[in-house]
Amino acid sequence: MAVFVTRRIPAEGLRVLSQAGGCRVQQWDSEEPVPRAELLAGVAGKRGLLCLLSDRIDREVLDAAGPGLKVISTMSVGFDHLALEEIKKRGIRVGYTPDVLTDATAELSVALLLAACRRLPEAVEQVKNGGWTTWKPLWMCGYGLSDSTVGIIGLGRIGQAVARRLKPFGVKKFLYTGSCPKPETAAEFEAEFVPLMRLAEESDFVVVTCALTPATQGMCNRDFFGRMKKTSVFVNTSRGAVVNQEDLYDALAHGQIAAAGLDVTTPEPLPTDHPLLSLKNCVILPHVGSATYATRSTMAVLAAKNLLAGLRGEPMPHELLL
Ligand SMILES: O=C(O)[C@H](O)CO
Repeated sequence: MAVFVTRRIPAEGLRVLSQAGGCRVQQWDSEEPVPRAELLAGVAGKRGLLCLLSDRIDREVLDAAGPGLKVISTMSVGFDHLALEEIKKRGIRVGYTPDVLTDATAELSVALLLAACRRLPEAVEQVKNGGWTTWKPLWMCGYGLSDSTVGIIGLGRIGQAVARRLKPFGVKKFLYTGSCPKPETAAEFEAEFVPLMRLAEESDFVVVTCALTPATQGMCNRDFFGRMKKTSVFVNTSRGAVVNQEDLYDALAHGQIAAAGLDVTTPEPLPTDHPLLSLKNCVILPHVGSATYATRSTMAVLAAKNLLAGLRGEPMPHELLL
């Protein structure tokens, strides 16, 4: 069973593959993404593919792999990088890694929210550059969670975990939006299902944790930011393409909203001369939501187990049902 692994992954994951009898692993053994030509060559004739969210697995890759490709296992919960229609047509099974990164991503979402609303990177910079001259009553003020309304776009696993962590900060009300109401899930937070624009209007903090789909692409746009309060903070830890970044830039630059925290952007990496990086009220992280040692190791092991199960024709620990 020949498989191609598109990157250096935590050793625990690779061990699962190498210890499995009959699995021949070819790997792009680098921290950097596999060049497209190497991906196309590497996948040729393989039965399994273990990939990452930064690998675009489209018709070209599937054609290069040939009809022997039976399983794709992505080391991610997101699967917007996979051409699912085409994959389904070819009868290829897909594994992914939900649940195991929920806690780490929710924790990072909270950290990013606090960094943005309490202006932490700006404050650290002031300490370093001599801007801290004395304690000043009006200096470096931001917005707190106490008594606030938090709007969650996508009350899935990660959205719920974010709400659970924010609740003890004294949040007064949770709103959420998504494809349909989830009364049982929302009950834990007494969260109210509202249309997107009402969420924008009433939230002091908006946290985006939904999947990227055709329905959510570009959803946070000029209209959306235009409805938000001037004192509100926007946080995105899902996918950059849910946001229209030009519109977000305008909203931040013109004081339409107070601040933003982004762990995801379009493109990734964001070019260092991107206008968003010139804004003091925009905190940008390099897609590190799931980046704890333990989480990445568990993701790698799960991705390897999904791949092996698929190759053996067994039920996968986490299969994406196409
Ligand atoms: O899709 C995922 O797995 C996250 O975005 C990265 O951890």
